[in-house]
Amino acid sequence: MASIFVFDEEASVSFPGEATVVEEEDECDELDEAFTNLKVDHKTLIGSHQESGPRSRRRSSVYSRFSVNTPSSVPRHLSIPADYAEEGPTESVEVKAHLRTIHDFEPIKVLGQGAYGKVYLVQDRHTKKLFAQKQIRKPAVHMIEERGDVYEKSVKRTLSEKQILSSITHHSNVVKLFYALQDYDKFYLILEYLPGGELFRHLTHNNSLGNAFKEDHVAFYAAQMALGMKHLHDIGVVYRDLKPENCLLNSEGHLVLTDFGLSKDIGGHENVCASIIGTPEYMGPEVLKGEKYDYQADWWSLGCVIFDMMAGHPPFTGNSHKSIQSKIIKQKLQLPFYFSVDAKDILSKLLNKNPAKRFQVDEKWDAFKKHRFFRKIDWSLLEKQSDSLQTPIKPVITDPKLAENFSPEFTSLKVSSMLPGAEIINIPSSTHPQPEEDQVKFKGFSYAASSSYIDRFC
Ligand SMILES: Nc1ncnc2c1ncn2[C@@H]1O[C@H](COP(=O)(O)OP(=O)(O)OP(=O)(O)O)[C@@H](O)[C@H]1O
Repeated sequence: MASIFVFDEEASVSFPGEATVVEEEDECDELDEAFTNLKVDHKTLIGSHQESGPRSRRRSSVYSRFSVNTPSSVPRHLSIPADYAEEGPTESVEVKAHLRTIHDFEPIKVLGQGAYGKVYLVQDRHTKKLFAQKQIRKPAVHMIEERGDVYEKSVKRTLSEKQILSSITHHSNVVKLFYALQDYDKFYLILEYLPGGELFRHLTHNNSLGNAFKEDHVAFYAAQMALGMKHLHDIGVVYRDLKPENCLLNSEGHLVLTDFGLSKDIGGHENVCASIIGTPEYMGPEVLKGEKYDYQADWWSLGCVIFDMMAGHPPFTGNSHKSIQSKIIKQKLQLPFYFSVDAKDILSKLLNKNPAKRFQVDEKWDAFKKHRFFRKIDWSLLEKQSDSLQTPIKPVITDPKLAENFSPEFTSLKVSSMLPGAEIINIPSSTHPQPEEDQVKFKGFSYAASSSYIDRFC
């Protein structure tokens, strides 16, 4: 029997019978406690998967546990002690010159709402640079007691996202993390601002093909997704949440992967993930079955997103997670007659239910790039994001501060009204001691990229 409970505007559902919580037997990581509740947008439970009509944004789902590992290397960023104090002073002059607290970022607009908090457009008061600031409320002690599962998840997801992002070497198709800050009751990830908005929004708006893109355009975005994911895989990270909602466009219209809350650093190990985690429509059969899996699950998701961009809906849809899950595991893939031969070929290879027989994109990267589906892609120009490259959508940006490519549902919100008690939450934790438990739990969170990195990429 599925159990249902409500949290904010979202429903949380667990399907113990259908998607058993799986213990992760990770050789590299220390394990955390299991999380068993599947958290989904309530709209996805009631008919957002129909093939026509408006689509609603799909939330990521978590059946199982997170691991919060320290990545083996931190190549491009300087790790900053929590609130610049907890792990001892940093001597670097460069670091001190650009240390920031949350006071240094002026909120401009609300850009969106994630499962665990809002995302704001903010401006550095000193440099006037724009950033996206993802806020996640910390659990108060009484909340941990009352709603421990939900709040623990948000914390672990945030810590994981910060650790993964801070370990990723620069890649144009992966969002950049510039700062990770915390105060008395929130975490803040200060990210590269992507003013082109969600690919999902462009897929569902102003599109003469309904909810679909032209095949050439699909190949362009698929190639950029693949470049981003190949980079992640090369450094040992499984992304685990590829979907149009997590693909944002920069000012030039190049695609950037965001939202690393479900990603996992598995190093060079194979088949070590076991958490049933992701967004149902894009999750591989091996993930849903509770089998051990690895990078191959991401290439299944790419197949789903390619299908989605071409058809206007993912390959396996249904009115409940149970029905989607069952179709992904059992139903034969049906490719619409109007897909080209090349699209059908690459999709049948990516959407092979057997991960061992699926297109081994990481191993056969050259063959993947040479597939006829990508025949119009100049991969070297794409990798360089050369100015001579025309992007399918050039986002309209009259003023980046207007956030025109984001939903008015969020951008029309008054920022001041979104920050109740700002004067309290902005007190740095060093001057406003947190409960002892929190201090231990969140030690080492605060972080800043090097100023040269920020200057170069922001
Ligand atoms: N770097 C960014 N630049 C611009 N907008 C962003 C950025 N990151 C996030 N957003 C906006 O905020 C929204 C929510 O962010 P995000 O998906 O990271 O939250 P989440 O809690 O992880 O979401 P989910 O519930 O899908 O897991 C995005 O859909 C997007 O509209």
